[in-house]
Amino acid sequence: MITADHSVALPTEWRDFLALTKPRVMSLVVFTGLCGLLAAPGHINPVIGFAVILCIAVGAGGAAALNQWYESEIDAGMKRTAQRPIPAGRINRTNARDFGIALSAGSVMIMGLAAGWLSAALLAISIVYYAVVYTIWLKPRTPQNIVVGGGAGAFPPLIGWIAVTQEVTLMPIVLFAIIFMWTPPHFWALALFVKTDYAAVGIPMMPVVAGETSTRRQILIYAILLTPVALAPWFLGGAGVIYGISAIALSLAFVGFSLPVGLRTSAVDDAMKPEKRLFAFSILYLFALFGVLVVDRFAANAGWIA
Ligand code: HEM
Ligand SMILES: CC(C)=CCC/C(C)=C/CC/C(C)=C/COP(=O)(O)OP(=O)(O)O
Repeated sequence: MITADHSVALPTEWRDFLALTKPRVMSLVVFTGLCGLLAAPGHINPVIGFAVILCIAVGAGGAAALNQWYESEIDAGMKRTAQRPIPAGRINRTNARDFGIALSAGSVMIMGLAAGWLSAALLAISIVYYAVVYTIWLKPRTPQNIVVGGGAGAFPPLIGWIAVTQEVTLMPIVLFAIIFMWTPPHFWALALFVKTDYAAVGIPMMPVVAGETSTRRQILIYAILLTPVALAPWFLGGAGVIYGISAIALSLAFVGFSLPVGLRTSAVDDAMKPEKRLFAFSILYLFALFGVLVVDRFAANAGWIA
């Protein structure tokens, strides 16, 4: 459909199915997968490379749909999520479940045929990790849910890298570890300002269970620990000086944004500005860190740097 302002609008139902895939969150998931693929040593046919990234996007979207199928009642009870397609009554649960299964199964099959069954197995593991291990098992049970469950979101660069190299080496594991260490400050910054939402529906997120002060300290600890992990590609020789200097600057800024959050016992103001700033910066941080890894590799391949 062409609208009055000449933009192309999707039919409402399509838009709701698209919303089930959590496209904004998954944009960063897909970006890190793409960076893993582009930074890996070796060559991949561009058509196969495109299929790999599409499969990561579709698989992550399928897992997100399954997450919302399972959590529709919880989502209905939280202000932030009440308008999602299922709780708002725009998509019925069975359709959402079937959509999630179709995307998940389809993406794993196509990944296997296009890029090999090692990448497909890793994609399948990450989908099950998010939709089952995190959503069904960990999230309603333990405040460590996102520490352990965050592993699901750490797979995409590993998948992208291994689609090129077909083997598990140290560098893709380091990329996994970066996202693993990044997830707690990313999510707990947000959890601090939506704490009442999670408490209302009985989800044991860290600020609800351990309290604000403990969560703040843990945010700071993870942000500090993330720094050497983010620098590891440089120390290990998997990335050069462009990456190294950028990683130092970005990680110092990340710790800088974490300090006003982590050193307090309660919010500095009702608007939770430092927490919101840290959450926003966490997203910029990961985009920039993975982006610069690719720039660094391209510069090295082009012979601009050693
Ligand atoms: C268990 C781990 C994680 C949890 C619990 C979590 C949770 C959240 C939540 C609740 C939001 C708010 C947006 C919304 O309502 O959907 C959000 C935003 C976001 N997350 Fe995460 N996240 C996790 C891991 C990740 C990972 C691994 C990535 C990417 C690599 C990521 C990327 C993003 C992005 C880009 C946004 C901003 C979306 C927007 O602008 O609306 N998250 N996250
Ligand atoms: C390839 C693949 C399968 C990647 C999965 C990537 C992944 C695990 C991303 C996690 C990001 C995410 C949407 C968390 C939301 O948590 P939530 O669902 O608890 O948030 P909510 O409170 O908004 O429902």
